[in-house]
Amino acid sequence: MNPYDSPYDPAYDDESAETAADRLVGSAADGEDQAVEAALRPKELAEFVGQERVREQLDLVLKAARQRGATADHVLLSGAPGLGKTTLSMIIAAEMGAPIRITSGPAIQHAGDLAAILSSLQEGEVLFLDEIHRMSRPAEEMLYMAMEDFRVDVIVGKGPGATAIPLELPPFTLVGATTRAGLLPPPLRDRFGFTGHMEFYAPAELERVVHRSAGLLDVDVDTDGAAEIAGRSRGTPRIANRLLRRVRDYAQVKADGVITREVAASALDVYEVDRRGLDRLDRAVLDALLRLFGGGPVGLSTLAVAVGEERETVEEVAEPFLVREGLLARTPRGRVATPAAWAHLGLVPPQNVGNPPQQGLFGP
Ligand SMILES: Nc1ncnc2c1ncn2[C@@H]1O[C@H](COP(=O)(O)OP(=O)(O)OP(=O)(O)O)[C@@H](O)[C@H]1O
Repeated sequence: MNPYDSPYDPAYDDESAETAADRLVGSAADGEDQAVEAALRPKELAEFVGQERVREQLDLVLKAARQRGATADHVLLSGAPGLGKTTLSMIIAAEMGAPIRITSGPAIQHAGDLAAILSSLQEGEVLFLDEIHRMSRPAEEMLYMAMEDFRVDVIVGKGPGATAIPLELPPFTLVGATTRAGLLPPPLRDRFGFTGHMEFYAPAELERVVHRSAGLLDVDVDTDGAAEIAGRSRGTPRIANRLLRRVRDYAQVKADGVITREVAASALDVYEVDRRGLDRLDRAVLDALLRLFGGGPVGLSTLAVAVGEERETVEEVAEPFLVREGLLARTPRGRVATPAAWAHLGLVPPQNVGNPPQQGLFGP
């Protein structure tokens, strides 16, 4: 076995570590997104598209808290970047008529950073903690007590003379967001009263997102045009909104401003986002795997050299989506293309020449 080959690990299915920052189909937010996202965010649960189950459950949690006149239970939202966790946390605050404070795990390196935030919260305030799995251990431990007892111990001094001063906190609602719920230590996970797992969106749901955003941006898009954008958006509203903006540019410059299926398809061809949402890098990886290595198995490092990219870029940026789409499999022997990959690139798989197909991957 090639020592560089790693067996498939579902924890890799996380695009939060994207390194190719300027990718049109990257699901992490870039600077331009952040500016436009504020305008496109749904403001109430009823406006939030899809995620029926999470929405229904959350609706109950919030209504019940409102009826009791209490602060809502702590909420954990898990799911890939760009699926609406930040949006949902803002909706929770709005539905509770409470202010919201937004921070993230990596921003809280010391317990003192967290103590400063917690001690300045107002009663009922929502604290949104993005990437909660990346908080430092001491801060995490402080959070346990704050979540359960609305109290923190602030340590004053150092060494043997250090003393813990208890500090009462007003009741607040913590909304934690993570791309990897499995990475949270159980004591932290258990302190959330409600956990919602956000799924990738179905094409029909993304069409609704595109229509809604087009309305807000005053862009003319017809049904087929929205479907074309939705189909290339990798199940992610953030990507759908980003593609919509690029297609709008194209429609304005090259067409009469109206986004039809033809206009959307031509625009996204220019931006090298294909009909399944793969971009240049994704296709380069598949192309090398199929044409140079007969569909694999091939080691990650070899594949990375073949496409002229870093190992990490192939593994963290291209592969998660290819795996999710069923185009590529990570096996202990290396990367293997599936029949769908051959079909997607319009190529014919070799007939058992060289590398025998992996059992279970190539059906009878
Ligand atoms: N269900 C939805 N309906 C309509 N628009 C949505 C929905 N979910 C997300 N969006 C839009 O997608 C964009 C990204 O959403 P958001 O920032 O909430 O994602 P996120 O999961 O918090 O991502 P990250 O983890 O990267 O911060 C926003 O502009 C938001 O308006």
